[in-house]
Amino acid sequence: MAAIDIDGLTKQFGDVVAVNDLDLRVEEGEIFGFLGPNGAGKSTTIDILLDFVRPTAGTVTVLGHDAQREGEAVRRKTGVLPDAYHVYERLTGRQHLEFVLEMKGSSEDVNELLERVRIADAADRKAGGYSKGMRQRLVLAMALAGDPDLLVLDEPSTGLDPNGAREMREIIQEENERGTTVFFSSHVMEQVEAVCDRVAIINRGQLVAVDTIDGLRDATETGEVLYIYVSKLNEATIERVTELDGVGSASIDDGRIRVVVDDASKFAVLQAIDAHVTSIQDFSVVESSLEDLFVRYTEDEQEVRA
Ligand SMILES: Nc1ncnc2c1ncn2[C@@H]1O[C@H](COP(=O)(O)OP(=O)(O)OP(=O)(O)O)[C@@H](O)[C@H]1O
Repeated sequence: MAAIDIDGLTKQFGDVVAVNDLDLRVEEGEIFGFLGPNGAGKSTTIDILLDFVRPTAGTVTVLGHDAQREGEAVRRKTGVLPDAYHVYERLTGRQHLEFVLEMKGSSEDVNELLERVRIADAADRKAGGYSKGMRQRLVLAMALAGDPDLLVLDEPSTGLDPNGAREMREIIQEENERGTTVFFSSHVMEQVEAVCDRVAIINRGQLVAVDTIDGLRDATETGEVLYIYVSKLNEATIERVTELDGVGSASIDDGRIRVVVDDASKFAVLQAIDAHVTSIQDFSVVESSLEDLFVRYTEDEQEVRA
């Protein structure tokens, strides 16, 4: 059974097509990243999953339940970390969780939940005095209360410093190891890259890519980029490098040659340059980041539409 099965989903707000014939399947046990630029349709899709918004067309099944007809069942099995969640300043962390557990009718141990998100030490302090990271963890604990099968996280690392973001990532991974499927939207590419099994990229309501990060890299030919310092750097050098086997493209970049390696061994390319073009003084290899891939998948469409 898929954790999430989205089939032909369309949502129109007046003239605006927020989601346009979207098909997407998230398997149980995955950590799935849902990416797209502002206004791409991510929040609308998430709202439809949770039956906060009704679709114009199409169906969505979450954990085997029809999201529209059985929204109640979906919400019972799903923990949600919404965007810009507010905590109650005057209640302690512990009180927040006790309240949520009571609402969910769960007999889970509050202390264990506090430990899982690493705020046990601050449990009896008022949340008004919590730092941003602590608030975020408290909200995550509230999403985890009742042991959901699916966690839906909208931008989970908003406002966190690098350490906080790393801890959030570790907590997400731990929850996933406990068997929870994680569906999360983010603009923070590093976060997604570090934690997700697969990602979908949407743009203007449409799916533009869905794959593992390695798969996306392969598909976009932006696999690896070499930066090479050579003894003789000029246009003629670049022309000769471009003609070598396995070179996708070459250009001058900040006093170096930037070479995109196209389906070939980077060592073979380096050797060929050193032997046949100009001697190499130094080099570095950079794997294209998800950020590059994201831009690549979403910029073309925008140009066409502009
Ligand atoms: N209630 C609404 N009424 C009218 N238009 C809406 C409504 N909700 C969303 N939209 C429009 O639908 C499109 C998709 O918005 P959505 O919030 O789903 O994007 P998003 O990918 O979550 O963006 P962001 O990353 O900025 O949160 C946008 O053009 C938005 O203006």
